[in-house]
Amino acid sequence: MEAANCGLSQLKLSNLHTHNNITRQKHASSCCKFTIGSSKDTKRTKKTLTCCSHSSSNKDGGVSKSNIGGLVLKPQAGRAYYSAGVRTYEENSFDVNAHTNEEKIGVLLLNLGGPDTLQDVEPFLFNLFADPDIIRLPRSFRFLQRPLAKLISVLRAPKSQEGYASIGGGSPLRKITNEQANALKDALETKNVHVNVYVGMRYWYPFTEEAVEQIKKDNITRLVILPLYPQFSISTSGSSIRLLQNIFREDHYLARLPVSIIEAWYDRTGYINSMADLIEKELTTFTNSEEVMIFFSAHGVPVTYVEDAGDPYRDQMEDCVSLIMKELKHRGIKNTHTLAYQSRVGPIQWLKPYTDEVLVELGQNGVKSLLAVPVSFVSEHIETLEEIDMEYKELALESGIENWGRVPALGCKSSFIADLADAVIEALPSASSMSTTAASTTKKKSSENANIDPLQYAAKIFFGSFLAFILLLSPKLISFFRGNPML
Ligand SMILES: C=CC1=C(C)c2cc3[nH]c(cc4nc(cc5[nH]c(cc1n2)c(C)c5CCC(=O)O)C(CCC(=O)O)=C4C)c(C)c3C=C
Ligand SMILES: [Fe+2]
Repeated sequence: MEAANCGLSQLKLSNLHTHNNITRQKHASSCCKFTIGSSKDTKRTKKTLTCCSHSSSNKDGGVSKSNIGGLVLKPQAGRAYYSAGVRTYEENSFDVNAHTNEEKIGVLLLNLGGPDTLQDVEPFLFNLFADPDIIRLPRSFRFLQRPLAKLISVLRAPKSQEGYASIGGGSPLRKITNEQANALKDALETKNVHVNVYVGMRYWYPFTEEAVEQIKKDNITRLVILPLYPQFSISTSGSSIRLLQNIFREDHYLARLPVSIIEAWYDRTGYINSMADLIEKELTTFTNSEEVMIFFSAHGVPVTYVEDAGDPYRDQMEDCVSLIMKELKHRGIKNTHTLAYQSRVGPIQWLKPYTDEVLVELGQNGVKSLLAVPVSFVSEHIETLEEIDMEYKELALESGIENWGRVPALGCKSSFIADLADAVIEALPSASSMSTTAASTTKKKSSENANIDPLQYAAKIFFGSFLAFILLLSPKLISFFRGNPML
């Protein structure tokens, strides 16, 4: 990573660059060259930057933007900021220590959201499954998205409700995310950066759309978008970023608002050290702490996300785990460790190995002490409180593991929040408007429509409607699916 000090601001800056040509690519490369505005003035300066990190050469010899699951991402250098734009873009020179009263900074925390009550479970699930980044149907079958979401949410709701009932009747996510927002605001205040912090949930209240409305009402002039997922996945940060991209494109004020998106932050030292602190502390609760296996359990994604759509999630997860282990080794902690993926839904292949299968194997192989570490999320939620603490613990004990422990989620741990505050400060200077996306996306949409064969389209509509009708109305099919343990 190449970084430069930005004049007065003494900030480490990351990359700023976008390119016109769009190609699908799976693997990241890492060369990057960029220049940062070093002037002390607050005028906008135009820059052309070159970068080949997270990008690939196209046939015209140009360098293209990352395209992950159809989401066009700005190439990265070190900590990446997502933004959409063109090869030459406008960069705001920004001095965090000298911003005036006219500059109103906003930080938008993105999260998944969770049902507040058991009645909320089914509509929450509907919102989740209606997201084309969660159930990825081929483009011509997208009209089935909502009927399918309805069907799956109705079928899954009873099992899901049971889970939420066992953790107190709803998700703790809203409360914890609000606490994190307040803590982040305070941490930024102590660093003399005054911001409004907003919470935007993808599938439940407060919805991202509501947060964006408030940002407009507050006349925010510079925005940092921070997904509360350390690793990037199409299904999480990607989905929220896509939603924002759509909202911003349609709105005159938002399209011109300078925005920085912190796409992933799993390799920040502050985050890695905070995770290592939690693990180190929890290990001391075991009598035989050196013999404890550290068991990282990450939320899974369907394997096609990674292998077909280029989701960097698995790579980032593996990288994250090895960075945490490296830090622990540095502290003299030499325990063995493993990584597995939990929470799969539906009868498709998810990232392997699966947490439940590994637990059974470890028990059978004589592992006696195990410390579970949830690694894909920074708040307690149903998958830590119910799935890990209840289901997996029971399975592990039945499989021969005798001593079980679990590391708490980071929540409002001060070193973690302080690191998020630093990430926000570092992101501020690279804010640039999303306005340049509008034209290219409209063009792309109209050229897609131009290629549609009307006959083929009619056949697909007919077949799709028939399928939806059968799925929705067949009671036998519904009862079959109700008996399916994966739903
Ligand atoms: C990094 C974290 C997460 C990834 C990746 C992810 C992908 C993903 N999830 C589902 C399906 C469900 N997720 C549900 C809840 C849920 N998922 C995450 C995190 C990730 N999901 C969180 C934080 C939560 C909220 C938990 C809460 O406390 O409310 C649910 C609902 C709960 C349940 O019924 O199990 C579903 C369903 C898919 C299909 C997917 C990737 C495609
Ligand atoms: Fe999930």
